[in-house]
Amino acid sequence: MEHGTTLTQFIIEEQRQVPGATGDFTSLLNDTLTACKKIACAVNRGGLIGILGSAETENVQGETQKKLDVISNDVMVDALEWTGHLAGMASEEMDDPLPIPTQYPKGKYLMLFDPLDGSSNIDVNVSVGTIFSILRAPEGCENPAVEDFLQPGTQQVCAGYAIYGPATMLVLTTGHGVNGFTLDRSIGEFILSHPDMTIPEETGEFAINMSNQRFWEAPVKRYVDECIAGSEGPRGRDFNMRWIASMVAEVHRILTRGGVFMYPLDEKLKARGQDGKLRLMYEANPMGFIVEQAGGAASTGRERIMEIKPDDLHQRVPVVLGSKQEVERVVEYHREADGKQAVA
Ligand SMILES: O=P(O)(O)OC[C@H]1O[C@](O)(COP(=O)(O)O)[C@@H](O)[C@@H]1O
Ligand SMILES: [Mg+2]
Ligand SMILES: [Mg+2]
Repeated sequence: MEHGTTLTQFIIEEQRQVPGATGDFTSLLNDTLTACKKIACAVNRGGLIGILGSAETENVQGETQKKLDVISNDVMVDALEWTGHLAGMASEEMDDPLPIPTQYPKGKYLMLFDPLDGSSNIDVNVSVGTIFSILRAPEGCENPAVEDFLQPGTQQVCAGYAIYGPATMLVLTTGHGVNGFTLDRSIGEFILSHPDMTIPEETGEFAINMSNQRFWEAPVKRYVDECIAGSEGPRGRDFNMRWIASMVAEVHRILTRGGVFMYPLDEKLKARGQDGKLRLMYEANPMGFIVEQAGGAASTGRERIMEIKPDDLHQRVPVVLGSKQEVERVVEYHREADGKQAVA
């Protein structure tokens, strides 16, 4: 695709390769782009129009919502519910799946999204984003039940994220590699700026919230200790560390220059009865699909994220993703530790 291609042109061209494509998917994606442009605008002007700060309400995860969490969720719902391409949608900010109102036509896709990722950064003007995952609805399904959404990540038709940073970008995959588009505000279009994004297999950069170190399991402790030991340790080379606290921004950095991102299960999360921090259906699965399509890997440390059979809309999982060699090393350390535990 030559320089200057808009995202819409890109998708239309891609859909031409799909036998029997009807244009529904292209149109659904266009509606999603419109929503992301609106959210980019709100995020960009947040401080000017009094929409920073907390909404004083809680979501199903028990987290206090930011005003922009709620606003972004409303923007996604308003942009998608009437278009006739969805049978239903689900969000981090909604307890249950949202059926399409009866007055609107139903479509053949299901959309899951994290309307605003990195919420803890919104008030401090650090990059945040929107993450989405598109699945097929069961044939003829008018009012999808939760079970209809609980499909493994391998069933995703498309996954993408918008990042609202110094530039607003949209990165997505439909299973044919990963491409990045930058919003040209002068014409209001996403333009192809990062074709065929690929994650280097090797890297010298890791990202993890170090403040949780004392709660980590042994394999994660071992991996991070070795990175920090650098050239004086078993890795024999130095590693750099980053932590932005916005998954979208971490993944975007890794797609751009490599690295490994970890949000492992730890004793603190276990004590809260949680299986991880990040959510499978609208964080780990879409990011897993994108990272794998860019030549990287995405694991819980013990299994491939995209093969997990989901059992809850808001289930949490441990996440280790990025440069293949590093993810495989972390998985190997889990295998060894679990093996030793099994023998002990
Ligand atoms: O606050 P912590 O422990 O650094 O966690 C940061 C992580 O939490 C998240 O903010 C969770 O996502 P939401 O902001 O959508 O709830 C991730 O984007 C990020 O990677
Ligand atoms: Mg999130
Ligand atoms: Mg969120």
